Amino acid sequence: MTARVFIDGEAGTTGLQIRERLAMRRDIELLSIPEDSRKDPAARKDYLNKADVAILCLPDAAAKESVALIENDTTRVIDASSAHRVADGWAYGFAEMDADQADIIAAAMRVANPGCWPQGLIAAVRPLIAGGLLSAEFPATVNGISGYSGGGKGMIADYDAKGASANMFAPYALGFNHKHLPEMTEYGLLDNVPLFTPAVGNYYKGMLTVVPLNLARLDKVPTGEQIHAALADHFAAAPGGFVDVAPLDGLERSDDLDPQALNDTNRLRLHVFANDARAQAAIIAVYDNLGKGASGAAVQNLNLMLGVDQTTSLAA
Ligand SMILES: NC(=O)C1=CN([C@@H]2O[C@H](COP(=O)(O)OP(=O)(O)OC[C@H]3O[C@@H](n4cnc5c(N)ncnc54)[C@H](OP(=O)(O)O)[C@@H]3O)[C@@H](O)[C@H]2O)C=CC1
Ligand SMILES: CC(=O)N[C@@H](CCC(=O)OP(=O)(O)O)C(=O)O
Repeated sequence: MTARVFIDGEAGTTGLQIRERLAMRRDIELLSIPEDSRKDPAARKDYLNKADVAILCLPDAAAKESVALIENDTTRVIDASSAHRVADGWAYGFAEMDADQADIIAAAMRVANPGCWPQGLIAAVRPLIAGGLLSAEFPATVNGISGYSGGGKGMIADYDAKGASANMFAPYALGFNHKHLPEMTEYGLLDNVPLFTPAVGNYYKGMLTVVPLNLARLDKVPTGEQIHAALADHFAAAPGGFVDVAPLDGLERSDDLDPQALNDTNRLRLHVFANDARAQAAIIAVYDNLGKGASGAAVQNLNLMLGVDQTTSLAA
């Protein structure tokens, strides 16, 4: 049986990528709204209500509107926006977050796709806090770099217009109020909002999220090996997942720490670096903001909801 899938916002950056990923699927019938009515609520309502799964690739306000337009109890929703990520009744769509998260997503009517930055932070600290290596009071910080496609059509147009004259590395969210902070705090298992200083680079896609760990004030300081083992064990327990942990290699630097290294995949790779004598470490996540950071994760969640084998249906 084919599943009818409607991408609300299919002309946008995330929507287009999901459409490309689903175009060749024989188990999916893509319901495509005519270009001239793609922002017409009445037409969207019709498509939303006849879909088995609606994938929302819209700004937050429009995503909330789409959910309100659904009048049946059969259309399941994957929302790529940040509108429902900490909302009641929504499953958080980071399948590798816990051993049972994929099952929770598979059974859900409403799934909130995670933000790109939060996935790196959550992957780094949640297993350490859940495993008792860090406490929930740990003052987490997170920084990193993303390609400009993370900012959607508007930012892409802006960077395209500026070309080589655009800033190579542009820190932002310096009011410390980024929209990802609530999901980082909640799913990172943190008592306090992390200090988050992202940056956007003058390249299209791919990201690197850095979580520095200043451990010296802890009563019991975990070693690099313990941190690495906790992460490796955690993600080995999420079967069929797309997160892996690179070997702990003690290098000063690594060519693998390239924000574009996993572009066009749905993978997220964690690297652990540590100096035990200094009680300092860093966990660095590499992934594609348009892959695991958005469209890849949405297709992964769709597959879970449809009971489709990930290995045959998603580029790893
Ligand atoms: N880019 C990324 O890396 C990621 C993005 N996201 C999230 O996914 C969502 C989409 O982002 P992204 O694809 O980047 O954004 P884009 O700006 O590239 O695309 C958004 C699309 O939604 C359309 N749209 C806006 N308002 C309405 C409306 N009322 N009804 C129907 N369509 C509408 C826009 O139309 P028009 O073409 O006319 O502008 C556009 O095509 C956002 O919530 C974003 O936060 C999530 C993870 C990563
Ligand atoms: C470079 C850049 O601007 N990135 C976006 C995040 C993109 C993303 O993953 O997140 P959402 O789903 O929450 O939009 C930002 O920081 O707002």
